[in-house]
Amino acid sequence: MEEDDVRKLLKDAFGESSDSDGDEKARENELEDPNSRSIFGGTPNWEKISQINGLWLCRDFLSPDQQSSLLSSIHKEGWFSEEASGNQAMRFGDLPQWAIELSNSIREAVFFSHYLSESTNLTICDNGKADCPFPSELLWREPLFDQLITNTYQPGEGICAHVDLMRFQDGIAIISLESSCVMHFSRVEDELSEPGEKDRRENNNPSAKIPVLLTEGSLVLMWGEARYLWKHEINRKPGFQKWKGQEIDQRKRTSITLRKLC
Ligand SMILES: O=C(O)CCC(=O)C(=O)O
Ligand SMILES: [Fe+2]
Repeated sequence: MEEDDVRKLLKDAFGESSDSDGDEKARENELEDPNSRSIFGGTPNWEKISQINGLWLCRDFLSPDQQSSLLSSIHKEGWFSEEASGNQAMRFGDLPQWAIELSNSIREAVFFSHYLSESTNLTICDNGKADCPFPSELLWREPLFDQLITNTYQPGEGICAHVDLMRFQDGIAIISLESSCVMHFSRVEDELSEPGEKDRRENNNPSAKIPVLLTEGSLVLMWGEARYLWKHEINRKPGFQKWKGQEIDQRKRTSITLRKLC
């Protein structure tokens, strides 16, 4: 791909501002040095959760400042004010501007750190899809997401094991704010499996639940097997929120889940 094509792609994907004259030099440097990203801050680090295909974590997705500004955007919506009861807010279709920006940042974080770091071959993910935080057919769909859920959880509150509803397409993003937590993943039961197979499987693998630490400001991407063949849950009852043997200090947690309707 020629540099001009990359430039056009960036402009289409992330808007005009990143390509203005003043930023021209920075953009050139950025294209020369894929490890620097000027639009979004430093280069995010992606971690592939090796046991679960299609599960990726970006722990440094949002800086503390970006987390605060996102929280204040959520507060301004008034979803969780004194009068508004409940701990969950949903939006379908047109998302608020801050959620559109968040979607753009997700696209950018995947694109810059993965596709551009392989800048000599931008199609690499199509060859090795499993090594990509978000495969290109999901990354470039429009809009990337059209449904938003914001959840707030008090210490002790979590979410039961589930697979997200089939009314949502593949490719789900979860952003964590205010408190770290451990999300556990467990395989969906294979309804067609032979009687006793589950026992055998679990005996072979007693730690069938895979823990993933979601730190404040982190982004999780779930697609393919991670989205369809694994359940996810957050159990914040005493004793379940341990990481490397240490109990996690639990505070109120806010999460943003972004999905696309079928
Ligand atoms: O709050 C979270 O981190 C997860 C939320 C979730 O799994 C969902 O809304 O389906
Ligand atoms: Fe979920």
